Amino acid sequence: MWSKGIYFVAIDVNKPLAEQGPFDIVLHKLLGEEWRDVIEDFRQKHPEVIVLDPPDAIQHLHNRQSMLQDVVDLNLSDCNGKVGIPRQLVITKDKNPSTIPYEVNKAGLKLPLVAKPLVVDGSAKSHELFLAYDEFSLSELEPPLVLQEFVNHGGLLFKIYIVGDSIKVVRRFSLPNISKRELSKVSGVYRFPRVSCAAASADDADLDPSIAEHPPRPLLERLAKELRHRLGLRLFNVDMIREYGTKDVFYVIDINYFPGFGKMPDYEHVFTDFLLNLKQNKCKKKLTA
Ligand SMILES: Nc1ncnc2c1ncn2[C@@H]1O[C@H](COP(=O)(O)OP(=O)(O)OP(=O)(O)O)[C@@H](O)[C@H]1O
Ligand SMILES: [Mg+2]
Repeated sequence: MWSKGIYFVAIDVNKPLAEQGPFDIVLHKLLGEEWRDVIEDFRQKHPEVIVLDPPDAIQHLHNRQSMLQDVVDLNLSDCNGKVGIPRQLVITKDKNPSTIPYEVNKAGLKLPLVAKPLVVDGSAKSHELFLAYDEFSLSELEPPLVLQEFVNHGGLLFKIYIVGDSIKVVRRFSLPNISKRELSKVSGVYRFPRVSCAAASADDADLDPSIAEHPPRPLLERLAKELRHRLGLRLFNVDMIREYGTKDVFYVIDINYFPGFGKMPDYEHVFTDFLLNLKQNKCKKKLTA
């Protein structure tokens, strides 16, 4: 789509990049390995074009271990809350699944656990998640995996959308709490549906305020600023949960590159402002050069 003043285009991955354009800004979601080289090559040949987010930085989010590392390294003191990640263990591809119960015990992980494929490549399989009520059943699963402690969060998730400097929070329904009683009675691993694809938004629901209250703004601002900087990305979202029974203990469980922004309120304006700003800053730089 071309319009006067904004030269923005989403590239068509089925066509060679050289046949598309001219571009001022390139937005890409990096589908498949070869696109990484295509974009890098294009960037070097056309330094005047803004590539919104660098392929290497996007790639960093395709692995559930590396995606959360930057959150572990954060120190968000004095921001009205704490943000961490659930305790987790990576089971590499070379591990025999029968050793998983031993590994889980050795690491001291508490049940129940969420088992997630290590690599997120956009395929349905990479979003096949399991809930494990006992460690022995985990040997039914196929590594490479990330095993994450399940954190009770009152069935509500905060999706924090970041578009440049803008931050928007949307509440979504999530998995319900798992009680000690349920844990003692149930065993096995269970596949659970992709909660993020469920249509219902929790924003209009009549929810317990202690669960539904948004994370404090200063915390979100610091988190977004730090992650933008550390990840080197401008367009992503962070899935965050509040530990049930606390006011200000939060966990980041997932970071997605260029998520479905259609679910973000006011996305048309946010995106237009973001792109116009980029374009204006570029023009200013040209004038002062
Ligand atoms: N450690 C956890 N504790 C509690 N619930 C969790 C945990 N990890 C994941 N979940 C639940 O599982 C859902 C999916 O998890 P996650 O976002 O990591 O997977 P995904 O395949 O990347 O999903 P998406 O398509 O939403 O990006 C979360 O929205 C949340 O409801
Ligand atoms: Mg994800």
